[in-house]
Amino acid sequence: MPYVQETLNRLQKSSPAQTEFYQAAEEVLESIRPLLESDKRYLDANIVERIIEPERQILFRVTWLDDQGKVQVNKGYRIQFNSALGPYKGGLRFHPSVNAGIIKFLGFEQVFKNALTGLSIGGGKGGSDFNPKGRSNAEIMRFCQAFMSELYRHIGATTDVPAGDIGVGGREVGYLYGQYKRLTGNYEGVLTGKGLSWGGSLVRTEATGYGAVYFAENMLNSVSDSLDGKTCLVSGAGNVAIYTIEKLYQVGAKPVTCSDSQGTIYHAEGIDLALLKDLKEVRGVSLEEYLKTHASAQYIPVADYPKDGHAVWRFEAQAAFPSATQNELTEADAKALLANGVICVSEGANMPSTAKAMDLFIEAKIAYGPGKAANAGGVATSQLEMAQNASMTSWDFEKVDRHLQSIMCGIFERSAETAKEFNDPTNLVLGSNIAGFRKVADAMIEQGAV
Ligand SMILES: NC(=O)C1=CN([C@@H]2O[C@H](COP(=O)(O)OP(=O)(O)OC[C@H]3O[C@@H](n4cnc5c(N)ncnc54)[C@H](O)[C@@H]3O)[C@@H](O)[C@H]2O)C=CC1
Ligand SMILES: O=C(O)CCC(=O)C(=O)O
Repeated sequence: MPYVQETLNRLQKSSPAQTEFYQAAEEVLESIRPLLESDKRYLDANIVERIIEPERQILFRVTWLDDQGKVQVNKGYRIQFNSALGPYKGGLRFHPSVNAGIIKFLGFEQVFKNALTGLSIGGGKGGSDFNPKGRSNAEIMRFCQAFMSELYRHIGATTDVPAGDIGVGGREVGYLYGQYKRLTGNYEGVLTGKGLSWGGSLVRTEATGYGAVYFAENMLNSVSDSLDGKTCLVSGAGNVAIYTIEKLYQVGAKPVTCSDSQGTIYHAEGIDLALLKDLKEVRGVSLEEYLKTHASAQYIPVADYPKDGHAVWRFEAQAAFPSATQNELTEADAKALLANGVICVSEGANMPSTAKAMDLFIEAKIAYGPGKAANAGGVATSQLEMAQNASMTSWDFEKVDRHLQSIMCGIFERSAETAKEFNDPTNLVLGSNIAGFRKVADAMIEQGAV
């Protein structure tokens, strides 16, 4: 269909140098070909051209004072991508690699992910090129306050509800919320991932990692298998990785790796979760410190990674959980995983596999859960937080966890049924992209040319 290529060409002209966004857009556009061919309403209403264009992109300057009293400047972003299904919803990322293309790809993914949850949430994303590494607590607070001093005018409990992502956890959400409240006087559910005593929901911290494991269990159960007794590779050492590892132990699996931006740990006996939490959630130090407690573990610094990929994917295992960042799993990594016995990949991170790695997983017909399906547990639990805020109640852990499990099961079933409908039953990339697209597109058609 020339339409897909023409759309991509136009995109590259109108939004230059946004590599990750082209990658995400191409994947979705290729997947929805069979839908566009079978149902002409989407082309007639020009949905493809509308859905790849954000409704609004906000770019702002963030000026703040460091501990030496020096004025620092960063870029701030919020992309309000699509509100056909509900208020814009999606996290904020603080990382030096952030640019307009990264935020746009994340916002684009978020639109389909949020649709897949079956909940009434639109898609958005934001962040900054601010690097929190090495910054004091006071600097983090001043940065968050400066960031919110601009962002507050664009968000609200029923318009746009940000949350965390890389570099933004409970502490940052607290500082952002405090500043929003100071500026507006409103005590409302304008952010999710809040502290439990001021509107947060139980399970939100664990939700993305737990959800990625629930999604893997759904995929494996559908072929009469499970994670019980399986050796698993996990990348990352942040929020998603830690709670993926926690849930893997709870379902009887053995996670043997984790990684940060400086290196990878391999521990054949299983990752010491209490130690990992202490290193990363409490002390914020390098993973290399893991060796001080477990001399038998292996630490591979980035300098020793294979030239064509990542050390974390080069060990024997049956399941893999990419949980750090985009494009962290290359074609060569995918080949190594398949050769080493991996039959299940569940993506906790957003777009962690390159396009060629994805193709290999699809061709191999393994249980492959793409990020927009497998990591939707985080945003889904954010919506549960919004529901609790709106009704001024709070649910216990079991109730939120039950909802999360049922939402992940629903996402799996929706993606698998759609894949079957389009005659490619094991292809959850196709299934999730079409199911997400169709839900948003139908709402857009019903709402007219807006
Ligand atoms: N936190 C959430 O609820 C959700 C997060 N995600 C995705 O999960 C992934 C991880 O996010 P979080 O765990 O929340 O962040 P985090 O900030 O808690 O941890 C990020 C981890 O990834 C590693 N990392 C980040 N950039 C890296 C790079 N360029 N190279 C190597 N390692 C790198 C960090 O060292 C850290 O271990 C991201 O792709 C994020 O978009 C997806 C859905 C929801
Ligand atoms: O909880 C949220 O609203 C955002 C989660 C997120 O950023 C993501 O799903 O990538």
